[in-house]
Amino acid sequence: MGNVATRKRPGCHHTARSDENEEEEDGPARKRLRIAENHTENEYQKLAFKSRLQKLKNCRPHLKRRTYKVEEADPRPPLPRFIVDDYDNYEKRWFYSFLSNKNNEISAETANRKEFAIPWFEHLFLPEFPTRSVINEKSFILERQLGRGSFGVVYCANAIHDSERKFAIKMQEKREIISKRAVLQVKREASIQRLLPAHPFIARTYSTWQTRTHLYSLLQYPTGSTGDLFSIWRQRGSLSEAAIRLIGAELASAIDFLHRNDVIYRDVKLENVVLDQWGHALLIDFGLAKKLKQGCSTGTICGTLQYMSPDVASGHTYSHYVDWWSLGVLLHILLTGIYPYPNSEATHHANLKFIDYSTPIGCSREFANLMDRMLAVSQTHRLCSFTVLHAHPFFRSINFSKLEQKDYTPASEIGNAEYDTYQQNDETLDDALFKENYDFDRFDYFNDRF
Ligand SMILES: Nc1ncnc2c1ncn2[C@@H]1O[C@H](COP(=O)(O)OP(=O)(O)OP(=O)(O)O)[C@@H](O)[C@H]1O
Repeated sequence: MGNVATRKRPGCHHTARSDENEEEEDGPARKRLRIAENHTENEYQKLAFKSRLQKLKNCRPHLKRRTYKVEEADPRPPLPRFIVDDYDNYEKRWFYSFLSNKNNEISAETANRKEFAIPWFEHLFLPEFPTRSVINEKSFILERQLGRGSFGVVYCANAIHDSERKFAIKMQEKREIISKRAVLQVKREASIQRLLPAHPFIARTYSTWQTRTHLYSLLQYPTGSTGDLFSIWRQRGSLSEAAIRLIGAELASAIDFLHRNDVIYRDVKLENVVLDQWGHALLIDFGLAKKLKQGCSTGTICGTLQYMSPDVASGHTYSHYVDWWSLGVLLHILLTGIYPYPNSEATHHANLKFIDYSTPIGCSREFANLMDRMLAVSQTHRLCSFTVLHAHPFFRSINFSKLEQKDYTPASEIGNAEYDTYQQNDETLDDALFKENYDFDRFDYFNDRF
């Protein structure tokens, strides 16, 4: 700093002042000469500066081009193009580049291909949500709201040409999905549900489509639905063991079916089970489901905190067996009205505690043993497969082939509870304490870890 401050530059104020001081000694003639000299020196400097600038421009032309690009840049993402061949690969890369603003790479690469333009907010959800669908929102009359999800609303609807047939229509807002970066999650949910073969206890997805602003899924509606299991449990309190046995067996059959089809569900909970008028269960909401081959494992921490198994919460890899843990929690709640572990206040997976479990009292020995096995923290003692569950004394009276033919009617057993909820009053369920779906790492969709 000191050096810079004391350096004299020709023509600068500092120099002029020193000239004034010298004036008295040297006289006016000398002063004029000095001014003329200074003038020439300034002119010379100006010329030198101009020529250096010109040189600089000549040898660094990219400087000029860069400025031009900034001025000309379009703030909107370029129009994506639908590529006829190599669709999946292109789509994934386009979506990734859209988020990381690397659009130019894709445009350049695809410049020579056969293509036609589709607005990006429609392209983003292809092919799972087609833009031109024979079945669309105009084919239905919305009757009433069934529930609300993270990105929209689920309605009960009648088909226009067949008012007897009822469906559930899930209407999700694209804007919400994009802002929460859940595009791949929604697409994955739709593709898993559409590809799954029919099962009596899994809600079918008949069709999906999109408009400019919304995504639609046409879902199976349970005949004469009495609502989801959580609302039923809240209205009626604990269920009888006989009802729990039937509902538990139906859900176990659905979960086993998913696993056999290489799908891990990861969100078994009361809110994701709806009942029809006969009390048959229907598993809905595949938002956290993932294609996972049997014997393979995954590592994303996701699910609903109170139903999360220690394997998921620990952050280690896990496999399909985590769904059996969540089913155990659900059955425990249905009978006792409390969580098996003291986690009702947990807000983060790291705070989940898997201590202080006590076997339910006031229930049959079979049910108590089933809970001990399904909710054992140690994996070696835990019931982790359908084969073991199927053979468990609690389910011994159930014929699973008959069950899948819907030969039993759980509705007749619902509401006949003999269990006294007040036997264990700590950790009693409070719906305000029910936590939203917990998805620790949505961004991992890109790495396909989810
Ligand atoms: N097929 C269906 N039949 C009857 N009711 C349904 C159906 N699907 C959803 N619902 C109702 O709508 C609610 C929300 O649906 P769902 O959980 O599928 O939405 P979502 O957007 O996936 O929500 P989430 O935030 O849980 O992921 C459910 O709790 C249920 O009450």
